Amino acid sequence: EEWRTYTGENNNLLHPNWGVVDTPFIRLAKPVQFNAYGYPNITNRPTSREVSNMIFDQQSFINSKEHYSDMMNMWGQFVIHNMALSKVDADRAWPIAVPTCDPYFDPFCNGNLTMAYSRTRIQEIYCEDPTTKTVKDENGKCYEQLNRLSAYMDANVLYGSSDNTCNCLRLHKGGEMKMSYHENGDLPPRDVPGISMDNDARLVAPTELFCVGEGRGNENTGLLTIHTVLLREHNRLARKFASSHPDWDEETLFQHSRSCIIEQIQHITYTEYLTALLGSFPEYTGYNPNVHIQVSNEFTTTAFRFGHSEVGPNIEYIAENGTRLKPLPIKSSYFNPKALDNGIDDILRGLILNEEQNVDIFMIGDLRNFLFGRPGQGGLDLASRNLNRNREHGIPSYNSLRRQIGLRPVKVWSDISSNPMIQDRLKNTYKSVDDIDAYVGGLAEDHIEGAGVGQTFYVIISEQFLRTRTGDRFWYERPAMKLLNRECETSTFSEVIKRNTKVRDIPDNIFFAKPQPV
Ligand code: HEM
Repeated sequence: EEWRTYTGENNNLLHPNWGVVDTPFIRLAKPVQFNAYGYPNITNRPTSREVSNMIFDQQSFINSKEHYSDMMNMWGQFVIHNMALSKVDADRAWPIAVPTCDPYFDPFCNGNLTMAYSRTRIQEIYCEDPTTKTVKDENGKCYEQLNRLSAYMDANVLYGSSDNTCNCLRLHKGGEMKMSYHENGDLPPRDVPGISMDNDARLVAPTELFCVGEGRGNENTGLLTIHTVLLREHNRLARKFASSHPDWDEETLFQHSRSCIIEQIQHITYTEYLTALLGSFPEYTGYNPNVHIQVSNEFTTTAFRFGHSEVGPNIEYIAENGTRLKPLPIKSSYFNPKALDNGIDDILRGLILNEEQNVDIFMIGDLRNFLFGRPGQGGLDLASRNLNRNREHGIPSYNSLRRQIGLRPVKVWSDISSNPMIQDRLKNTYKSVDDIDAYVGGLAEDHIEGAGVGQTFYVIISEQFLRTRTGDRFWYERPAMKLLNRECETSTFSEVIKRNTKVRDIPDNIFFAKPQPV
């Protein structure tokens, strides 16, 4: 049997390097020329933090129009941690200017303050590369940002992106993964030699963090909970295979379980998550090695960050009898393993039964003003980071991007949103519809009927997930994979949760907090 590599190498036998760790993103649209080493020069728009204050400031909570549950945003974050990481270079700073007297970041009107920001790692690429779109800089050179992860949906979140990481996280007994004992069910392991996890909030010592295959695993409680469920499922399968196949060696037990977990993640993402997000998703039509698997820069830098607007103010804990327990503000859940002190069941009920925030231009204060700490103490603003990221990657303006992905450019503010308050915020921030940042324009759009995002993000997100599926030689719906994975017990996310926790009374489709009208 042939198993996937951890780096993505040799998945595509015609193009063995496609989608491999540390290779450049591809582009759907020609970038605005971006200066690789200096500062991007943007003069027709307010600064990132100014746009954040004028556009993203969330004054009141608006629940998801589609009644999505909080699981929707957490699974989205889990999916992107499977596909992309724009690793930054600490020595290439492009600080974000803080407007004088900014209520959170310069309350004493000191002036000239900045928020830390590092630029994404780049690589020089061949300007005529037919698989991407690029522009020459003033020295005639072309660059592209690098994806630190393999672009394949290959559960690197659990198993890591290298043989070495995976070896550290494996138990090397019975095909199982390392976990730590908890009376309410196993949790991911802590303090695993060879594994170093991000700890941006520096709330706890690194030894207290949970160790998983992707550095951002402790980012928030919901995300860690998903990791936990799938790790339990891995070990459940490994034990099942060990008893049904006494002839399988440790490696075979491990690889079969891993292959099933990858299948399970692909299955949940395509049959439940994407159909919820996009209204429907086309059926699988087979493998094509000429489809480039790599994540598009527009997907990871712009469209798929829509998720930052769905995140709500709290991690909700709901007891077995349905009582809502004391919620944890989301800002207190960042890199906080203690939030799992009572296990994951109450958190799962909270994620499933609570409605998330609507996808729109509004971002909760915990993300906009308290990202990983209080302002002035490491506190940052996710909206302005996203905008800076878009600008430094040379993502074209909203209308230019729309034109390049085959959509009609908008002419007037009301072409974007029917909501007068959103139109006003756009008008007050930009001089013309042609100046709008693509990230802002995309979020401002009315949702497509039956979907959770507007037209521009709909196109970019569907395009990506079609390639992610078509360009994967190990896609679970290929006949050979179905044969290999025939003992997997792949099912809905709801079923996976029920068989690995004590959570019972949850809907069949846990991405909706309320039953859907038939
Ligand atoms: C509490 C929840 C979340 C937090 C605190 C968070 C935080 C962050 C941070 C700090 C970044 C890096 C920003 C930068 O410097 O450019 C980021 C990137 C990103 N986030 Fe989130 N995020 C959350 C949830 C989500 C969700 C729900 C989604 C999607 C459904 C999402 C999608 C993304 C994407 C696509 C990127 C870019 C990935 C890359 O290429 O590096 N995030 N997030």
